[in-house]
Amino acid sequence: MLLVVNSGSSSVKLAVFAGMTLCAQAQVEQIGSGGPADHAAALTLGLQRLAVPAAELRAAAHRVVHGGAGLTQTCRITPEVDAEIAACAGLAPLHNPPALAGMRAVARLWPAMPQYAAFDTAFHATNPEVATAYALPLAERQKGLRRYGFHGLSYSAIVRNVQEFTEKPQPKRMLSFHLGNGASACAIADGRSVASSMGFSPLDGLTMGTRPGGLDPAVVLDLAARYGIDGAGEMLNRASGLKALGGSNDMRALHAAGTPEARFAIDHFCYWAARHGASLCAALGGLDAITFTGGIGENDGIIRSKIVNQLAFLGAVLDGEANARGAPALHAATSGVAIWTVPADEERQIALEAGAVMRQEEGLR
Ligand SMILES: Nc1ncnc2c1ncn2[C@@H]1O[C@H](COP(=O)(O)OP(=O)(O)O)[C@@H](O)[C@H]1O
Ligand SMILES: CC(=O)OP(=O)(O)O
Ligand SMILES: [Mg+2]
Repeated sequence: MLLVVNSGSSSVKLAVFAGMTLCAQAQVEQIGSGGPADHAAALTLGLQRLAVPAAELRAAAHRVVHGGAGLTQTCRITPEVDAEIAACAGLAPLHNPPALAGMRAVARLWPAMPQYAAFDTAFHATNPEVATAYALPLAERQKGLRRYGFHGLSYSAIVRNVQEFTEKPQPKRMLSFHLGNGASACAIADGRSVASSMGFSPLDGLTMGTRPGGLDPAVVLDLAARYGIDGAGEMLNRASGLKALGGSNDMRALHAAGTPEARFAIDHFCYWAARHGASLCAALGGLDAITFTGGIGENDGIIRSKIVNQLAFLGAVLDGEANARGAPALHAATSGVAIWTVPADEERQIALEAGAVMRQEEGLR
């Protein structure tokens, strides 16, 4: 059996697969905001909840958000791979350190167990250079300063599932929103990523739980001048976004609070999701389908309707009743664009990719 560990910025999601059959899963949420204090505590709690006999586990596979330019394909975790993931920790401080902590916890519990890493960036390898290049001097571009895009395991799973789920062919021009504590949107043409709202790190793009999304770089320079690089990094990763605007990074808490600040935070989140979404439609040359996934995307009809209403000029019309109910198909009969909620399936995607590497290794032996 394979243990899958998905360390999100506010959650740890665990799953155990035998082949592709899901045997057990556990989710620990609200890390640092009401739930466990940190990812290590969340992992311990999650493993207790899983209650799978250790003797049955054969391998572990982890979601790694940032592997930089060097690590893009799912692979066995060697000391070199571990070091490269650690070297990218500064670019994904909410994700890479928890992922490394997860790997080390597994190594302590089961020292002989092979471990694998699957990367959030891999799915975006198909983006054209015009979409990934920053207009910076060549020497800087050659150092790996470029857009990578993230949430790729989730988007890969959307592409894998969308035909089965919708019982329709793969949409030609699909705008996918992954709305969780981290939030992004991706332009997917014929099942391949062509552009993402996230860039060099998972800070760019949409307003997020604790990250501001897109900023004029002069704001970063100003913050760094006043608070130092570390202080600015801390503010941008952990003290911005919905938390800064509305007092909480938890969308449910913002709805419940109902204060003017909380309502403004929600408006900001939806406005910028729609603005970035519309920009991605320019990369797609139009729009045939919208998908929503992630903790907010799957569960929050109010957020979905605010975003879709702002995209009405593209022909997207929600069926209000289906949206309120959380049905998979959300489009009204009059909509020119299909609209779906698709459950995030990152853990199965990781299991599939790690399983393929394990079979390759067995073939080589
Ligand atoms: N039923 C719900 N309604 C609205 N928001 C929800 C609901 N369930 C979860 N969320 C929100 O989803 C977000 C966490 O999403 P998730 O995808 O689990 O996060 P992560 O980025 O850590 O993987 C939080 O803002 C949480 O409030
Ligand atoms: C890339 C990212 O922001 O991931 P998450 O939403 O799980 O925090
Ligand atoms: Mg997540």
